[in-house]
Order: sequence, then C-alpha cells, then structure tokens
Amino acid sequence: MSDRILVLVRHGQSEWNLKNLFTGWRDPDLTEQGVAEAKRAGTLLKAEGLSFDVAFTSALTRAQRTLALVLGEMGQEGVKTSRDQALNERDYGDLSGLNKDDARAKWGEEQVHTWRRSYDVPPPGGESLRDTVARTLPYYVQEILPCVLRGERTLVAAHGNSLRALVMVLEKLSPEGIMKRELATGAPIFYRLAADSTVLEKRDLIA
Ligand SMILES: O=C(O)[C@@H](CO)OP(=O)(O)O
Repeated sequence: MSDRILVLVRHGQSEWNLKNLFTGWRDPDLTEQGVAEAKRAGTLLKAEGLSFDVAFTSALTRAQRTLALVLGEMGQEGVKTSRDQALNERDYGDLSGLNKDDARAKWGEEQVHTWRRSYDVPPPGGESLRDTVARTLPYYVQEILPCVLRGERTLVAAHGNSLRALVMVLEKLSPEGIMKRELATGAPIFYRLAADSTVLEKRDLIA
C-alpha cells in the first residue's frame, strides 16, 4: 500500500507582498526573492526524496509560477496539473490594492486585524475565511483528496488564506486556532494521511 502524501506550499513573495498591499484575487507576479523561495521549496522537497504524481494550483500567476519553479527544481516539469479558481486567494473585496499600513491608519489596528485574521468577519465586499473554506473545501474533497487517497503523491501550490482554509480542516483547528496560524511564503507543509483522510503525520519543511 503506497503512502497518502499531500504537500501544501504557499507561493513565494509577490510584488504586492513586497509593497505591503492587500492582494486577494489581483494577479501580481513573484519578486526575485519569491522566485528564490519557490526554488528553495523545490530543493527542500527533492532533498526529502519526494516526487509528485499530481499537482493543483489556483488561477493566479504567483501560485502557478511557484508550482512551475518547484517542479522545475525537482526535475518534475511534466507532472499532471490542475488549475482552478477554487484555490485562489481569499477575495479581499474593496481592500484589494490598498496599502495595509494605510488601512490601519484609516480603520485602526484592531479592525484591520479582524478583517485579515478573523474566521467569519469579511472585509468590505470580500470573503471571510469561512467563505473561503466554503469554496476551497468542496474542491479539496472532490478533486484533491481522491488523488491522495488513491496513493498519488499530491502537491498543492496556492495562497496564504486559501491554504489556511485547508490547514484548518486538515489540522482540525478552531476559529480561534486558525487566527494565529500564519503560513510563510515558499515553506512546504508535508502531510501523510490515513485511509480515513485524517492526518497521521505533519511536518513543516522550513522551521
Ligand atoms: O493580501 C493578501 O491577499 C494576503 C496574502 O498576502 O494578505 P493577508 O496576510 O492580509 O491575508
């Protein structure tokens, strides 16, 4: 029986991460540092002796490019890949494109933190993390999980909050627990699942 392996990786630093802008569904590319982070993720995964049978990513450039760089570094360019907007970043609505410090100055530290990290308070015109879970989870259950359970080693390259939505489910975190969970750019998280889809083993490949 082969292992049920799932690796999640957040895209490398984007131009808008660097400029400190709310990004959401906007589509900036990776910075040079982001490219280096994605390559380092590939090197780390290769050093673990891992290879992948299938990959998933969002409809956004920064995640797709990260996936390509990871697979390129592993010498695995041909891996079957699915792209879907179900894995897109949480939609930041009216905040998209605004500077995060300017937003804090305008609405206050606490309000901006609530918009960024609460479970169920959406930013104006955008999605809460709960809304993001509601669109990523069906895709996970219908498309990603069946591959993992069939024993196909699976890589998902996506975004801070679309991956926090999956991490919440995988790690059975409460709404309070997920508030404190930050995902670093280009830092792979390795999971080995049981046949009932619960997590047997979890490792952060960058401490
Ligand atoms: O701007 C965004 O889309 C996200 C990820 O970079 O930011 P935050 O850390 O506020 O969730």
